[in-house]
Order: sequence, then C-alpha cells, then structure tokens
Amino acid sequence: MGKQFEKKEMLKLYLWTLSYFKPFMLLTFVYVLCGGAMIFGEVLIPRRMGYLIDHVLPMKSTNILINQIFILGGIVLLILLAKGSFYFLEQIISNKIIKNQQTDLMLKLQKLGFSYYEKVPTGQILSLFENAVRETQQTYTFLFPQFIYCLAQFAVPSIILIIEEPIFFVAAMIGNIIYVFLNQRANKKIHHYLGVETKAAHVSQQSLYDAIVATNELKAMGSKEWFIKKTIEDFNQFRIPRMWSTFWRHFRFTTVGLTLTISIVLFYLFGLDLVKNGELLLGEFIGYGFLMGLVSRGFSVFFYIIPAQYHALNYAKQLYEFMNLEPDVSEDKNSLDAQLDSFDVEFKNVSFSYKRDQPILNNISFKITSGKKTAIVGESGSGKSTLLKLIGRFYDVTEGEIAVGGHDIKQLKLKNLRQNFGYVFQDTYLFHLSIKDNIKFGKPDASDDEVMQAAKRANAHQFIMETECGYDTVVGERGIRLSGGQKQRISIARMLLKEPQIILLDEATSALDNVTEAAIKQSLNELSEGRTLITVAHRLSTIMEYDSIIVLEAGEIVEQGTYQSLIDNQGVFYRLAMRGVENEI
Ligand SMILES: Nc1ncnc2c1ncn2[C@@H]1O[C@H](COP(=O)(O)OP(=O)(O)OP(=O)(O)O)[C@@H](O)[C@H]1O
Repeated sequence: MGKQFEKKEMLKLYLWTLSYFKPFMLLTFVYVLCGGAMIFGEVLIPRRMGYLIDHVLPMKSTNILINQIFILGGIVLLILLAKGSFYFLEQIISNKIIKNQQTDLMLKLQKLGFSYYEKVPTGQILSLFENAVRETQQTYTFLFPQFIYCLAQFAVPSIILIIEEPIFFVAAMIGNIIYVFLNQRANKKIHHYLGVETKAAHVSQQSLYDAIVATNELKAMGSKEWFIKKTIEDFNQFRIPRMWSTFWRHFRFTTVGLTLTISIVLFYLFGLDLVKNGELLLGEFIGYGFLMGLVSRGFSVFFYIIPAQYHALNYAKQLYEFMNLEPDVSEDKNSLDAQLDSFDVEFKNVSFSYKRDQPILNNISFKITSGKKTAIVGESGSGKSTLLKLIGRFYDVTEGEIAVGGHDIKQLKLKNLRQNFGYVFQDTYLFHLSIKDNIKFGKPDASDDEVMQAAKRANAHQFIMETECGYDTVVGERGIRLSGGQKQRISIARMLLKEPQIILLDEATSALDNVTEAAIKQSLNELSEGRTLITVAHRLSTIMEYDSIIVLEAGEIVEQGTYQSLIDNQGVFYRLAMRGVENEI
C-alpha cells in the first residue's frame, strides 16, 4: 500500500515535471524525430557494414565498393546531422523550460509573500532555489532526453535481434540481468544516501547562509569556534551521504564493464559456432555484434538513469510542494478593481493569530479618519507591528474586518490596495544597486531631481554626497556599507518619493539620533499633511501632536486618545511615557 502510494506520487510528480515540455510540443516533436534518426542511423550502419563484408567485398568491384562507402558516409552524415540537431534542440528546449520554471517559482515566491519569508528560513529558500532547481532541471537537460534515447537504443536493436537472431539477444540480456542483479544493492544504497543527502542539503545551506550573514554577531559573541564546529557537523550530514552515494555510483559503473564482457564472451561463443556451421556470414556476425553493443549500452544507461531520475524527483517534490503552497493572502476572483478615493482605516472587531490558539490581537476596533495621524504604542510583543502588517494585508485577519476607504481590504485588488501604502519597516533592506535606484524603487519613473529632493527631505542628501560616487554609489548586499540610520533614511526617502496616501511607519526612525529624527519629522509632517499616517513609536516624545494614540497591551486596546488626555489619565500610557523619560535621562 505504502509503496503503491509512493509509486503513484512519483508518477504524478514526474508528469508534473514533464508538463513543462507542454508549451514546446512542436520543438519536442522535432527533437524526438532527430533522436529517432540517430537510432535509425546507428542500427543501419552495422547492417550496411555486414552487407559490405559479406556481399560487396567478394565482388571485388571498386565501383560498387565506392558506392557502398558513399552510402555508409551518407548514413554517418545523417547521424552527425541528427546528433547535432538533437543536442542543439535539447539545449534550446531545456533552456526555455528552465526559464519558465524559474519565472513560475519567482512569481510563486512573490505570491506567497511576506508570511512565507517570515515562516521559512532564508537559507532554506535559497536551498530550494539553488539545489532543488538545479537537480530538478537535470530532468530537462539530461535525464529525460537520455531516457527516451536509451529506451529507443535498447528497444530497436532488441526487436531486430529477437526477430533475426534471438540467441544474441539472449547473450545481451544475460549480461544485463547480471548487471541488474549486482546493482540491486547498489541502487538501494544510492537511493537511500541520495534521500539523506537531499534533506541534509537544506540544513547545510542554512548553515552556510547563517555563517555569512551572522559573521559579526559570531565574532562579537566570541562564538566562532562553536559555530565552525556546528557548521562542519551540518556539512558532514551532507558530505558523508554524498560520499557514499558517489561510491555506489562508481561501483555500478564498474559492473557495466564486467557484465558487458560476459555478454561479449557469450556472443562469441554462440556466434562463432553459427559462423563455423555456415548459418551466419562473417559480416552479419560483426553487424549483430554492434547491435548487441547497442542493446547493452541502452540497457545499462537506462538503468543508470532511473535512480538518477528518482533522485531528481526527490528535489522536484520540494518544488512541486512549493508551487502548490496556498498563500496566506490571496486575491478574490471578484475583487474590486477600483481606485480608492478615501483613505480611512477601520478595524472592526479584528482578532488575529499567526498560529492557531495563540492569539496575538484580540477584538480590536478603531477608526482612523483620512488625513489623521495615529500612533500605536505598547510594550514589546504587544502586537504593534502585527497590526501594521494586517493593514497592508500581509496577513489576513482571523476574525473581523479591516476596511480602507470604506471597502473590506479582502475585496480590493492587492495592487490597488498596496499602491496607496508607503511602508517603512523596522529593518530596511537595500538592494545591491546604486543609492539612486534604491530610492527610485518607491517610484520607478522618478527623475534624478525628484530622487534628490526626496533624499534631501529624508536628511540623506549630505551623507549620500559624501559617498564615493554620490547617488551612483552601489550599496553592497544588504546595504552593509551604510549605517542603520543611513539605511533608514534611504527607506524614508523611498517613501517620500512615492507620496502614498497612507503612510505606515514601523519604528522608522529608531536608528536615528535626536537631531536627525527631528529634521526628518519635519519632512514627514509635511508629507503627511492631508494623508493618513499610522506609526508604531517607541519614543513617545515624537508623537505628542498626533491626532490619536492607540495603546496596546497583550494584543488588546487598553487606552486610546490624544497625548495629553492619556497623560492625564495616568494609566498604561502614562507609565510608558514616564519610563521613556527616565530612559532618556
Ligand atoms: N511571523 C510570525 N510568526 C509567529 N509569531 C509572530 C510572528 N511575528 C510576530 N510574532 C509574535 O507576535 C507577537 C507580537 O509581535 P509584534 O512584532 O507584532 O510585536 P511588537 O509590539 O511590534 O513588538 P516590538 O515592539 O518588539 O517590535 C510576538 O509574541 C511575536 O513573537
């Protein structure tokens, strides 16, 4: 039952992998034709050679000999042409498939969005896009073409031998059966080690990723030795099974030579007897020898390909599962394709949990009127960032409704919803591009002057001009060449350039000093004039003139009002504010 199920699953997986050939049916057909022509030529040559030896040479006619050599040359040319076209088409088709597959994966990754990035470690995503993609794509570049080719290379000469001289087919199959018998254990071992290797590849890749990204943390904590030991252990989990799978694969290769020798010996034993008895001509004998070689080759490569394909399917399974993941947030088919004309944000009895039975937000209701400034405050872990993520629909509410401009956000097209948002996250990611492009990301068609104005308003112009190439300076991967505060300013410039109707700031100025923060606040104030601004703030002194402050505690709203009214209330907000004052002292 279990094995039956596994076979069914594997077949489904294989058909899914092959479905990428579908858009290229015509090319694939021509490709198969070329493969057919190759096999046809490979089978024809030994037969023409046999004819040459048995019938042409005894005639001692130079003209006929030359004719026959030309025919042979023509067949060789046909094989060469077919082979060239076969491999050329193989490249074209596999490249097209790889491109389509990669595009599908990228689109899927985008669709899965924020929640997927938060759930799955980056190293694991990289492993999927690196290892799983590379191994699966072997199906297109090598395994499937060779599967078809070897099947034909085995089947066509086998049929000829069975019809004409079955004893030679028997000789070939004896060697083949011994090969299968000897390799049963090897195949099981290879299958086992490849399975372990596939799983360990993820862990090893994650380790590598951590080693690169966390270099500074590890040095600072003096944990280098510990981490190196751990990385080596993780890598061994991958290296040792790989070593064994390679050993068994080599073992299998060695047995090919051995079993082929058995077939050849049998072929000579049976064949020479037939020649001696006059039942077979010498040329025919040589020709059948070639055909037998094709049968053995086709068979052994075929048996090499099956476990290799199985291995590739183990990786394809990861891609298949990834492609079939349901995004946490999806667009309704009948979603409203309309531009918003009002930007109120309303929470109606919203509850939310990342995991079942672990509520993060509980029965939250509030309304932010278009153009007003609202701050969300609360202890660490009270759910402030989560609340912002829900407004941007990075997650869907578990209960209740969020409305923007009077529409339930679930009923709006994601594009229409998000184009109205400008989001500055706690951590700013900078692309490995110039500073200019990193700012332009907020509005791709912005002019250089607009970029510069936005940077000036974000208090970033001065430090940008001090970098090596100004706005053209490439900020290395993850923007490591800039300080936390500088990265935040680029992110704010991005948002200022976009000029969104709803501004969401998640501790957007936490890495800035007081002077810079005050300067940026001025720009944000100007920008937020007439726009809805919702900010998660830790430094309460920055939100004194906000229209409303929502105080969260353990996922619930415990207070709401203006700064002064909350201070007068002497409740949770008052205590938070007092603590903040103490900290600043
Ligand atoms: N992607 C996630 N999956 C599961 N739990 C999460 C996820 N993100 C946050 N949480 C949990 O949700 C709770 C609220 O987190 P959130 O980041 O919203 O709090 P916060 O008030 O913004 O905290 P801080 O001020 O420290 O940034 C925390 O207990 C956190 O561990």
